[in-house]
Amino acid sequence: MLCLRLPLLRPKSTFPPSDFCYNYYQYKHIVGMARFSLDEISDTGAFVRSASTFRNWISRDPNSLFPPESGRYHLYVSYACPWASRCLAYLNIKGLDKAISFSAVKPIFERTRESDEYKGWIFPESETEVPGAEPDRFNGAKTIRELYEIASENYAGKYTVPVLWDKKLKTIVNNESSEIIRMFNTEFNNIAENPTLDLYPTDLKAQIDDTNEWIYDSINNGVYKCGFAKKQEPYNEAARQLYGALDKCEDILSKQRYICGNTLTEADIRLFVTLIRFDEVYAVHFKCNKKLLREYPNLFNYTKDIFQIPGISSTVNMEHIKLHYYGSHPSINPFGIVPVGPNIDYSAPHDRERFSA
Ligand SMILES: N[C@@H](CCC(=O)N[C@@H](CS)C(=O)NCC(=O)O)C(=O)O
Repeated sequence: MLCLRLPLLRPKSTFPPSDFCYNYYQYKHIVGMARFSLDEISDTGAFVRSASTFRNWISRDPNSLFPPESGRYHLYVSYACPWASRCLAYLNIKGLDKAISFSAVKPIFERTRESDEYKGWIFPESETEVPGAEPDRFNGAKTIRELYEIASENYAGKYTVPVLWDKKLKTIVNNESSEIIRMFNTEFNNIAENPTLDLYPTDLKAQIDDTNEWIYDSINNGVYKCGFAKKQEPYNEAARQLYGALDKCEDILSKQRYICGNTLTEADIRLFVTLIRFDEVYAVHFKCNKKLLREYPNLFNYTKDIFQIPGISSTVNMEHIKLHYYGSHPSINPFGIVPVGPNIDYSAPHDRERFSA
Protein backbone atom coordinates (compact mmCIF):
# COMPACT_ATOMS: atom_id res chain seq x y z
CA MET A 1 0.00 0.00 0.00
CA LEU A 2 1.28 3.46 -0.89
CA CYS A 3 2.02 5.66 2.12
CA LEU A 4 2.91 9.34 2.24
CA ARG A 5 5.85 9.66 4.64
CA LEU A 6 5.73 12.83 6.66
CA PRO A 7 9.05 14.62 7.26
CA LEU A 8 11.37 12.85 9.70
CA LEU A 9 10.69 14.05 13.18
CA ARG A 10 13.17 14.73 15.95
CA PRO A 11 12.95 12.72 18.17
CA LYS A 12 11.58 9.90 16.06
CA SER A 13 7.79 9.71 16.18
CA THR A 14 6.12 6.64 17.63
CA PHE A 15 3.22 7.14 15.21
CA PRO A 16 2.54 3.64 13.80
CA PRO A 17 3.03 3.13 10.02
CA SER A 18 -0.62 2.22 9.50
CA ASP A 19 -1.56 5.71 10.69
CA PHE A 20 0.76 7.24 8.12
CA CYS A 21 -1.28 5.39 5.52
CA TYR A 22 -4.45 6.75 7.05
CA ASN A 23 -2.88 10.20 6.80
CA TYR A 24 -2.20 9.66 3.13
CA TYR A 25 -5.81 8.78 2.42
CA GLN A 26 -6.93 11.90 4.23
CA TYR A 27 -4.54 14.08 2.28
CA LYS A 28 -4.89 12.61 -1.16
CA HIS A 29 -7.97 14.63 -2.16
CA ILE A 30 -6.50 17.90 -0.99
CA VAL A 31 -4.68 20.07 -3.47
CA GLY A 32 -1.12 20.56 -2.18
CA MET A 33 -0.31 20.47 1.54
CA ALA A 34 -2.74 22.80 3.28
CA ARG A 35 -1.34 25.02 6.03
CA PHE A 36 -4.63 26.81 6.78
CA SER A 37 -7.72 24.98 8.05
CA LEU A 38 -9.78 26.86 5.49
CA ASP A 39 -7.65 25.30 2.74
CA GLU A 40 -8.32 21.74 3.85
CA ILE A 41 -10.99 21.31 1.22
CA SER A 42 -11.62 18.24 -0.92
CA ASP A 43 -12.61 18.62 -4.57
CA THR A 44 -16.29 18.25 -3.54
CA GLY A 45 -15.98 21.46 -1.48
CA ALA A 46 -16.08 19.65 1.88
CA PHE A 47 -13.74 20.39 4.81
CA VAL A 48 -11.36 17.47 5.51
CA ARG A 49 -9.22 17.89 8.64
CA SER A 50 -5.64 16.63 8.31
CA ALA A 51 -4.11 14.43 11.02
CA SER A 52 -1.69 15.66 13.68
CA THR A 53 2.01 14.89 13.22
CA PHE A 54 3.81 14.64 16.59
CA ARG A 55 2.53 11.51 18.27
CA ASN A 56 5.04 10.61 20.99
CA TRP A 57 3.82 9.32 24.36
CA ILE A 58 4.72 10.34 27.85
CA SER A 59 4.86 7.02 29.63
CA ARG A 60 5.77 5.50 32.97
CA ASP A 61 7.62 2.77 31.08
CA PRO A 62 11.24 2.84 32.46
CA ASN A 63 12.64 3.07 28.90
CA SER A 64 10.42 5.96 27.91
CA LEU A 65 12.07 8.91 26.18
CA PHE A 66 9.35 11.04 27.76
CA PRO A 67 8.83 10.07 31.43
CA PRO A 68 6.12 11.82 33.48
CA GLU A 69 8.35 14.25 35.41
CA SER A 70 6.94 17.20 37.32
CA GLY A 71 8.05 20.54 35.85
CA ARG A 72 9.32 19.06 32.58
CA TYR A 73 6.41 19.68 30.21
CA HIS A 74 4.53 22.78 29.08
CA LEU A 75 1.16 22.93 27.36
CA TYR A 76 0.75 25.70 24.78
CA VAL A 77 -2.93 26.45 24.16
CA SER A 78 -5.31 28.95 22.74
CA TYR A 79 -8.38 29.52 24.91
CA ALA A 80 -10.29 29.78 21.64
CA CYS A 81 -9.44 26.28 20.50
CA PRO A 82 -11.79 23.47 21.59
CA TRP A 83 -9.08 20.83 21.11
CA ALA A 84 -6.60 22.71 23.30
CA SER A 85 -9.31 23.48 25.84
CA ARG A 86 -10.01 19.83 26.44
CA CYS A 87 -6.34 19.37 27.41
CA LEU A 88 -6.57 22.36 29.74
CA ALA A 89 -9.72 20.91 31.31
CA TYR A 90 -7.81 17.68 32.03
CA LEU A 91 -4.86 19.59 33.46
CA ASN A 92 -7.20 21.18 35.99
CA ILE A 93 -9.49 18.34 36.91
CA LYS A 94 -6.65 15.82 37.26
CA GLY A 95 -4.79 18.29 39.51
CA LEU A 96 -1.80 18.55 37.18
CA ASP A 97 -1.65 22.32 37.01
CA LYS A 98 1.38 22.47 39.35
CA ALA A 99 3.27 19.66 37.57
CA ILE A 100 2.63 20.83 34.00
CA SER A 101 2.74 24.54 33.20
CA PHE A 102 0.60 26.09 30.48
CA SER A 103 0.25 29.35 28.60
CA ALA A 104 -2.14 30.80 26.05
CA VAL A 105 -1.43 32.59 22.78
CA LYS A 106 -3.17 35.72 21.50
CA PRO A 107 -6.69 35.01 20.25
CA ILE A 108 -6.55 36.39 16.71
CA PHE A 109 -4.38 34.94 13.93
CA GLU A 110 -1.67 37.27 12.62
CA ARG A 111 1.04 37.08 9.98
CA THR A 112 3.83 34.91 11.37
CA ARG A 113 6.61 35.95 8.98
CA GLU A 114 7.22 38.81 6.61
CA SER A 115 8.31 36.51 3.79
CA ASP A 116 5.01 34.61 3.45
CA GLU A 117 1.30 35.04 3.95
CA TYR A 118 0.69 32.36 6.60
CA LYS A 119 -1.39 33.69 9.49
CA GLY A 120 -1.41 31.76 12.74
CA TRP A 121 -1.00 31.80 16.51
CA ILE A 122 1.18 34.55 17.98
CA PHE A 123 2.56 35.12 21.46
CA PRO A 124 2.03 38.59 22.93
CA GLU A 125 5.00 40.91 23.47
CA SER A 126 4.20 41.30 27.17
CA GLU A 127 2.04 39.92 29.98
CA THR A 128 -0.26 42.92 29.70
CA GLU A 129 -0.74 43.16 25.92
CA VAL A 130 -3.76 40.79 25.84
CA PRO A 131 -5.25 39.65 29.16
CA GLY A 132 -4.99 35.86 29.39
CA ALA A 133 -2.19 35.55 26.82
CA GLU A 134 1.50 35.21 27.79
CA PRO A 135 4.84 35.60 26.01
CA ASP A 136 6.78 32.36 25.49
CA ARG A 137 9.05 32.14 28.50
CA PHE A 138 10.79 28.90 27.53
CA ASN A 139 11.93 29.42 23.94
CA GLY A 140 11.42 33.13 23.41
CA ALA A 141 9.33 32.19 20.36
CA LYS A 142 7.16 34.84 18.75
CA THR A 143 4.82 32.30 17.13
CA ILE A 144 3.61 28.72 17.51
CA ARG A 145 5.10 28.19 14.06
CA GLU A 146 8.57 28.76 15.54
CA LEU A 147 8.02 25.97 18.06
CA TYR A 148 7.26 23.54 15.24
CA GLU A 149 10.39 24.69 13.45
CA ILE A 150 12.54 24.17 16.57
CA ALA A 151 11.09 20.65 16.91
CA SER A 152 11.46 19.64 13.27
CA GLU A 153 13.63 21.43 10.69
CA ASN A 154 11.59 20.30 7.70
CA TYR A 155 8.10 20.38 9.15
CA ALA A 156 5.47 20.84 6.45
CA GLY A 157 2.17 20.48 8.32
CA LYS A 158 -0.12 22.92 10.11
CA TYR A 159 1.01 24.95 13.13
CA THR A 160 -1.75 23.95 15.51
CA VAL A 161 -2.44 24.11 19.22
CA PRO A 162 -2.40 22.30 21.54
CA VAL A 163 1.34 21.72 21.67
CA LEU A 164 2.69 19.57 24.50
CA TRP A 165 6.29 20.75 24.80
CA ASP A 166 9.23 19.00 26.43
CA LYS A 167 11.42 21.69 28.05
CA LYS A 168 14.27 19.19 28.54
CA LEU A 169 14.61 17.86 24.97
CA LYS A 170 13.27 21.11 23.48
CA THR A 171 10.80 19.39 21.24
CA ILE A 172 7.11 18.72 20.73
CA VAL A 173 6.00 15.56 22.45
CA ASN A 174 2.53 15.48 20.97
CA ASN A 175 0.14 17.85 19.18
CA GLU A 176 -2.94 15.65 19.15
CA SER A 177 -5.38 16.55 21.91
CA SER A 178 -7.16 13.18 21.97
CA GLU A 179 -3.82 11.57 22.88
CA ILE A 180 -2.67 14.31 25.28
CA ILE A 181 -5.81 13.84 27.39
CA ARG A 182 -5.22 10.08 27.57
CA MET A 183 -1.68 10.73 28.86
CA PHE A 184 -2.95 13.23 31.41
CA ASN A 185 -5.56 10.71 32.55
CA THR A 186 -3.13 7.92 33.40
CA GLU A 187 0.57 8.64 33.02
CA PHE A 188 1.00 11.34 35.68
CA ASN A 189 -0.94 9.62 38.45
CA ASN A 190 2.16 9.51 40.69
CA ILE A 191 2.21 13.31 40.77
CA ALA A 192 -1.41 14.27 39.99
CA GLU A 193 -3.39 15.77 42.87
CA ASN A 194 -6.45 13.87 41.72
CA PRO A 195 -4.98 10.49 40.70
CA THR A 196 -8.11 8.45 41.34
CA LEU A 197 -10.20 10.34 38.80
CA ASP A 198 -10.29 8.02 35.79
CA LEU A 199 -12.16 9.46 32.83
CA TYR A 200 -11.43 6.42 30.66
CA PRO A 201 -12.18 3.48 32.96
CA THR A 202 -11.65 -0.04 31.63
CA ASP A 203 -15.30 -1.06 31.85
CA LEU A 204 -16.43 1.95 29.79
CA LYS A 205 -13.61 2.08 27.22
CA ALA A 206 -15.59 0.49 24.37
CA GLN A 207 -18.62 2.70 25.01
CA ILE A 208 -16.47 5.86 25.28
CA ASP A 209 -14.60 5.02 22.05
CA ASP A 210 -17.85 4.41 20.22
CA THR A 211 -19.43 7.62 21.56
CA ASN A 212 -16.31 9.67 20.75
CA GLU A 213 -16.42 8.47 17.17
CA TRP A 214 -19.88 9.73 16.26
CA ILE A 215 -19.60 12.85 18.43
CA TYR A 216 -16.24 13.78 16.88
CA ASP A 217 -17.39 13.24 13.34
CA SER A 218 -20.80 14.88 13.56
CA ILE A 219 -20.42 17.45 16.35
CA ASN A 220 -16.81 18.39 17.29
CA ASN A 221 -15.58 18.32 13.72
CA GLY A 222 -19.11 18.60 12.35
CA VAL A 223 -19.42 22.29 13.23
CA TYR A 224 -16.18 22.94 11.30
CA LYS A 225 -17.53 20.96 8.35
CA CYS A 226 -20.55 23.27 8.36
CA GLY A 227 -18.47 26.42 8.74
CA PHE A 228 -15.65 25.67 6.32
CA ALA A 229 -17.71 24.01 3.53
CA LYS A 230 -17.21 25.82 0.25
CA LYS A 231 -20.23 24.31 -1.52
CA GLN A 232 -23.90 24.00 -0.53
CA GLU A 233 -24.16 20.21 -0.69
CA PRO A 234 -21.35 19.38 1.80
CA TYR A 235 -22.72 22.10 4.10
CA ASN A 236 -26.22 20.56 3.92
CA GLU A 237 -24.83 17.11 4.66
CA ALA A 238 -22.68 18.32 7.58
CA ALA A 239 -25.65 20.23 9.07
CA ARG A 240 -27.91 17.17 8.67
CA GLN A 241 -25.37 14.99 10.52
CA LEU A 242 -24.74 17.64 13.18
CA TYR A 243 -28.42 18.01 14.08
CA GLY A 244 -28.98 14.24 13.92
CA ALA A 245 -26.18 13.82 16.49
CA LEU A 246 -27.37 16.70 18.72
CA ASP A 247 -30.90 15.21 18.74
CA LYS A 248 -29.35 11.86 19.71
CA CYS A 249 -27.41 13.51 22.59
CA GLU A 250 -30.58 15.27 23.75
CA ASP A 251 -32.38 11.95 23.88
CA ILE A 252 -29.54 10.21 25.79
CA LEU A 253 -29.27 13.11 28.24
CA SER A 254 -33.01 13.01 28.95
CA LYS A 255 -32.38 9.64 30.63
CA GLN A 256 -28.97 9.97 32.32
CA ARG A 257 -26.69 12.68 33.70
CA TYR A 258 -23.70 12.15 31.38
CA ILE A 259 -23.26 10.91 27.85
CA CYS A 260 -21.97 7.42 28.81
CA GLY A 261 -24.12 6.88 31.93
CA ASN A 262 -24.23 8.54 35.32
CA THR A 263 -20.43 8.93 35.59
CA LEU A 264 -18.40 11.74 34.06
CA THR A 265 -16.08 10.43 31.34
CA GLU A 266 -13.70 11.64 28.65
CA ALA A 267 -16.62 11.71 26.21
CA ASP A 268 -18.29 14.47 28.28
CA ILE A 269 -15.21 16.70 28.26
CA ARG A 270 -14.88 16.19 24.50
CA LEU A 271 -18.54 17.05 23.90
CA PHE A 272 -18.55 20.00 26.31
CA VAL A 273 -15.85 22.00 24.50
CA THR A 274 -18.02 22.19 21.38
CA LEU A 275 -21.31 22.81 23.20
CA ILE A 276 -19.92 25.75 25.18
CA ARG A 277 -18.98 27.49 21.90
CA PHE A 278 -22.21 26.62 20.13
CA ASP A 279 -24.61 29.53 20.69
CA GLU A 280 -21.89 32.15 21.09
CA VAL A 281 -20.01 31.25 17.92
CA TYR A 282 -20.99 28.22 15.83
CA ALA A 283 -24.68 29.16 15.52
CA VAL A 284 -23.68 32.40 13.80
CA HIS A 285 -20.16 32.06 12.41
CA PHE A 286 -20.43 28.43 11.21
CA LYS A 287 -24.13 28.65 10.18
CA CYS A 288 -25.24 26.03 12.74
CA ASN A 289 -28.55 27.82 13.19
CA LYS A 290 -31.23 25.19 12.68
CA LYS A 291 -31.58 25.03 16.46
CA LEU A 292 -29.66 26.74 19.27
CA LEU A 293 -28.13 24.85 22.18
CA ARG A 294 -30.44 26.64 24.58
CA GLU A 295 -33.42 25.22 22.70
CA TYR A 296 -32.33 21.73 23.80
CA PRO A 297 -33.26 21.61 27.51
CA ASN A 298 -31.12 18.60 28.41
CA LEU A 299 -28.06 19.57 26.38
CA PHE A 300 -28.21 23.13 27.70
CA ASN A 301 -28.46 22.09 31.35
CA TYR A 302 -25.78 19.43 30.78
CA THR A 303 -23.42 22.13 29.46
CA LYS A 304 -24.02 24.19 32.61
CA ASP A 305 -23.44 21.09 34.73
CA ILE A 306 -20.02 20.40 33.17
CA PHE A 307 -19.09 24.11 33.25
CA GLN A 308 -19.69 24.08 37.01
CA ILE A 309 -17.33 21.16 37.74
CA PRO A 310 -14.43 22.69 39.75
CA GLY A 311 -11.57 23.50 37.36
CA ILE A 312 -13.66 23.77 34.19
CA SER A 313 -14.95 27.36 34.16
CA SER A 314 -11.42 28.81 34.17
CA THR A 315 -10.71 26.97 30.88
CA VAL A 316 -13.53 28.90 29.17
CA ASN A 317 -12.41 32.39 28.11
CA MET A 318 -15.36 33.55 26.01
CA GLU A 319 -13.63 36.76 25.03
CA HIS A 320 -10.74 34.85 23.42
CA ILE A 321 -13.20 32.39 21.88
CA LYS A 322 -15.30 35.09 20.19
CA LEU A 323 -12.35 37.26 19.17
CA HIS A 324 -10.64 34.29 17.56
CA TYR A 325 -13.42 32.83 15.46
CA TYR A 326 -15.01 36.09 14.35
CA GLY A 327 -11.63 37.76 13.88
CA SER A 328 -9.49 35.06 12.25
CA HIS A 329 -11.50 33.81 9.26
CA PRO A 330 -11.85 36.80 6.91
CA SER A 331 -13.31 34.65 4.14
CA ILE A 332 -16.25 33.84 6.46
CA ASN A 333 -16.48 37.17 8.31
CA PRO A 334 -14.62 39.75 6.17
CA PHE A 335 -14.88 42.71 8.56
CA GLY A 336 -14.14 40.75 11.74
CA ILE A 337 -17.20 42.15 13.50
CA VAL A 338 -17.85 40.32 16.78
CA PRO A 339 -21.60 39.87 17.48
CA VAL A 340 -22.78 41.36 20.81
CA GLY A 341 -24.66 38.35 22.15
CA PRO A 342 -25.94 36.12 23.50
CA ASN A 343 -23.70 36.16 26.65
CA ILE A 344 -25.17 33.07 28.26
CA ASP A 345 -24.58 32.54 31.97
CA TYR A 346 -23.41 28.95 32.29
CA SER A 347 -23.02 29.31 36.04
CA ALA A 348 -26.83 29.58 36.39
CA PRO A 349 -28.66 26.73 38.14
CA HIS A 350 -29.26 23.49 36.22
CA ASP A 351 -31.47 20.46 36.75
CA ARG A 352 -28.97 17.65 36.26
CA GLU A 353 -28.87 16.55 39.92
CA ARG A 354 -32.13 14.77 39.16
CA PHE A 355 -29.92 11.91 37.92
CA SER A 356 -27.79 10.79 40.82
CA ALA A 357 -24.97 8.29 40.45
N1 LIG B 1 -6.04 17.35 15.81
C1 LIG B 1 -5.71 18.48 16.51
C2 LIG B 1 -6.45 19.68 15.96
C3 LIG B 1 -5.96 20.96 16.54
C4 LIG B 1 -6.43 22.16 15.73
O1 LIG B 1 -6.98 22.03 14.64
N2 LIG B 1 -6.19 23.37 16.29
C5 LIG B 1 -6.53 24.59 15.57
C6 LIG B 1 -7.23 25.58 16.48
S1 LIG B 1 -8.83 25.07 16.96
C7 LIG B 1 -5.28 25.30 15.13
O2 LIG B 1 -4.35 25.43 15.89
N3 LIG B 1 -5.26 25.78 13.89
C8 LIG B 1 -4.16 26.53 13.38
C9 LIG B 1 -4.27 26.75 11.90
O3 LIG B 1 -5.30 26.34 11.32
O4 LIG B 1 -3.34 27.29 11.33
C10 LIG B 1 -6.03 18.21 17.96
O5 LIG B 1 -7.13 17.75 18.27
O6 LIG B 1 -5.17 18.42 18.79
